[in-house]
Amino acid sequence: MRTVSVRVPAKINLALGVGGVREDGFHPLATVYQAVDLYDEVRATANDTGEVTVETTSDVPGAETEASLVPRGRDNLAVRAALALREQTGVEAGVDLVIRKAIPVAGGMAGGSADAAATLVACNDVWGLGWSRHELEPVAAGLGSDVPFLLHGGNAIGGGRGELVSPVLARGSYHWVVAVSGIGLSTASVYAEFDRLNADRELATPEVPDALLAALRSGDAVALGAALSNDLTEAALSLRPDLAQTLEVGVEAGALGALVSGSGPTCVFLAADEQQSLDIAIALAGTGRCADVVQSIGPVPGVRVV
Ligand SMILES: C[C@@](CO)(OP(=O)(O)O)[C@H](O)COP(=O)(O)OP(=O)(O)OC[C@H]1O[C@@H](n2ccc(N)nc2=O)[C@H](O)[C@@H]1O
Ligand SMILES: Nc1ncnc2c1ncn2[C@@H]1O[C@H](COP(=O)(O)OP(=O)(O)O)[C@@H](O)[C@H]1O
Repeated sequence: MRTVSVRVPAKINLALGVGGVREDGFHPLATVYQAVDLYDEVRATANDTGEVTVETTSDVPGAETEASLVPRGRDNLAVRAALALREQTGVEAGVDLVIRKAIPVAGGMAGGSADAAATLVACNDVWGLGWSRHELEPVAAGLGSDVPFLLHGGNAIGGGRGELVSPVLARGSYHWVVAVSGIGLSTASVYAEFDRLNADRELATPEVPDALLAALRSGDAVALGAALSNDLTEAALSLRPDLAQTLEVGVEAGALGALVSGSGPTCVFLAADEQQSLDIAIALAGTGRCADVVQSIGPVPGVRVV
């Protein structure tokens, strides 16, 4: 039976504009995604029992707890991805999945979505389907708003509820420091808090900031740092007030910009170079508030067979 290993990056949202809740319960987004070099790996082996199984491991130091937080069975987004693809194609084979977790769980870096994207590519291979990434996109969108972006990676604009991705013209490579929190935040609860906080406000249709796109086009890290934005910040800080101090420590250590990553609670900091990235990482680790502090580079490509 054929086996394949697939590597998939985490994402951050350089800008996350959020509009008023739609009738289907989702929020219209204008976001700019960047894939960063923090990877989960999914190994898939086809089987002829028709079963879809999953096991989660981690040999990344400190990430063992991450692996234990990932659901087994049908609640796992990777299992859902395999089942959705099988339903679309009528394949009778099953698949045994082993996920090696390094992306923080429930951290706002789309780890579950990443595993779903990786599983689509892996199953496409081991089941010999021959689908293009483009053909996998609708299945990806059905699994979660962030999943289509992770098929492609790089820098991209996300519209709709985040699932409509188009590439962005960009230069440069950026140094990020990722401050991981020990306790996750549920995406749905952060959006619900956003609704509560904005109940009396008229929300404009979200737009991607021109200054951010200009900064990416010219590869200007200082301008990018100044243009980073996230409309979910207030809601994430309302649920997790301690994150304000984490953000402050990174800024005081010289970060060009600081962000709650997506719905949080992971916080990310843009550094001018490798040395500054290390200085910021040391300052954050020194607070004793972070479960882990990781240096990371973006953009990187999306799902890749290794
Ligand atoms: C906030 C973001 C920013 O990129 O990422 P994370 O921080 O979760 O990684 C995304 O919008 C998360 O996308 P994803 O995690 O794929 O969400 P989904 O599975 O599609 O939806 C989970 C829940 O989030 C809410 N949701 C999601 C997307 C959206 N545009 N509006 C929403 O209101 C809904 O309550 C939905 O039930
Ligand atoms: N393969 C998976 N990896 C991580 N989390 C998963 C996975 N499948 C399902 N989940 C569930 O999805 C929730 C959100 O996880 P994740 O995608 O890591 O965070 P976020 O949406 O904040 O980026 C987790 O709390 C977990 O219960």
